[in-house]
Amino acid sequence: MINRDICEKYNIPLHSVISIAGTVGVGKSTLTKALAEALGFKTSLERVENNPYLDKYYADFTTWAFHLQIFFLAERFKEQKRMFQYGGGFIQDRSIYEDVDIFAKLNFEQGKMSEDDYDTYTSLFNAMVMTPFFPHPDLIIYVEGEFDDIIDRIHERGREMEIVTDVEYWKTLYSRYSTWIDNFNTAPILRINMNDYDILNDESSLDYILTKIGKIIHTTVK
Ligand SMILES: Nc1ncnc2c1ncn2[C@@H]1O[C@H](COP(=O)(O)OP(=O)(O)O)[C@@H](O)[C@H]1O
Ligand SMILES: Nc1ncnc2c1ncn2[C@H]1C[C@H](O)[C@@H](COP(=O)(O)O)O1
Repeated sequence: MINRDICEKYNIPLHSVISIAGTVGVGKSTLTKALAEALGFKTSLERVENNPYLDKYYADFTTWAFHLQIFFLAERFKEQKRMFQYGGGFIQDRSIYEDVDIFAKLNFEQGKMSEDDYDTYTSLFNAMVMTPFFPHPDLIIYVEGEFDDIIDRIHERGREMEIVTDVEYWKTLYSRYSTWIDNFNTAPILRINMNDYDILNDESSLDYILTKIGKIIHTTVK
């Protein structure tokens, strides 16, 4: 249930939708769960377990890139509908924009997805998402950090398919994410560096983040 006292304390509208963006391993899911718990919001998480294509994608990008992108697009769109039906009050782990702007684009530009498949994917994405009927998040929290720390966390987390993936893939994602966020203007952004906060061990970290959210979101949510 939404924690009205906390929302009021930090000036965060009760029905906000906040998406957490950032490269793999940077700490999105951890922050998503911590913020949702503090605010009493629901979470919208990515399907990693029981994802029929993710393992296959890491084993063979070229064969499975298109399938995986279609899968994530469908999943995120279903989640979007759920958030809309509940009327907000959600923290979402990864925004839909990252799928198209980072992952699908990377697959296409590296020749892992054919031009026809990429055109099909982007036209579907544009028809579904880039319309006035699609509610954008009230805030995107972009989590960033040092590359080496992110790699350490991917290893600590222990998903085998990610651990065995060539480090060049993570370097490319890291660099594309930096460029992407510098040019993103579809929703308000709060940038936080994971090295400045220790949300797992220090409660005051969350307090700082909630204060920042309230300052930015308050001026933008209708
Ligand atoms: N603030 C933090 N301090 C230390 N470890 C963290 C922190 N945030 C996340 N982690 C750890 O880093 C790993 C990746 O975090 P996760 O939230 O799963 O990242 P993402 O969702 O961005 O891929 C996990 O093992 C998690 O426990
Ligand atoms: N759109 C995507 N294309 C390829 N891979 C993706 C996409 N969205 C998520 N992923 C992968 C990256 C990770 O291996 C898992 C979960 O992401 P995380 O950043 O750890 O939450 O799915």
